[in-house]
Amino acid sequence: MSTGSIDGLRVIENFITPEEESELISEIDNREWGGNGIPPNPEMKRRTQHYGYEFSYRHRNARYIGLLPSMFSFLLSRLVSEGIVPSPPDMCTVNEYNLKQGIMPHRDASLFGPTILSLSLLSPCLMRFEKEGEDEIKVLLPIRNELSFFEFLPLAQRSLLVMTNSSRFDYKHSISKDEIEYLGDQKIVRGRRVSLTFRSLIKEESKME
Ligand SMILES: O=C(O)CCC(=O)C(=O)O
Ligand SMILES: [Fe+2]
Repeated sequence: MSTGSIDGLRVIENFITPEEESELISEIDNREWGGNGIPPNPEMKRRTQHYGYEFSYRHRNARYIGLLPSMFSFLLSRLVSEGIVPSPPDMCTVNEYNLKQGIMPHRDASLFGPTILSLSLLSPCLMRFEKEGEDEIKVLLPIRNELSFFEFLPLAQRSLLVMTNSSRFDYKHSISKDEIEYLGDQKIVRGRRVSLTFRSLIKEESKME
């Protein structure tokens, strides 16, 4: 497990086995992808799948679409049995990043609960964290030992990112479009990456049944 200096942020490596990863990918690739011209987020360049609740990035709201499918059951049990969350998340967003695709700096919407989880499949990447409204404050990068506005966290293939507390509420996170990135001596080469972001909805009024 690796933790940076940001409160509430950690990565659990090898959260799933290579066999479980292959099984998840084949199940996901057998299902319909949205995004890239297809509702509920036709404006998005990357492809997505929504389970539990369908989230509109433009309208910042969620619509119930059913229970999470059984392909995620073993993950939900593991998240609870390992004490990562007290109860199973009720939604999952699958994001696909092909080469030259990333995600802009953002904080996850406040209608999602206090813990955001993201499982990285097929490829590693670097996630960048920046504190909102504190552009002037530089942080000391633990690995590079240099001052930067940003902190970077490597997300290994098959690792689980856990964002709570300050990392979830005070920081924006993003992923670059770069095919090759460096963190100190570590070279991170990106291939097709699929991530499973598990969250729970908290605000009843945001649920449009
Ligand atoms: O791809 C990831 O790991 C992160 C996705 C993300 O930040 C989001 O969907 O809000
Ligand atoms: Fe996010």
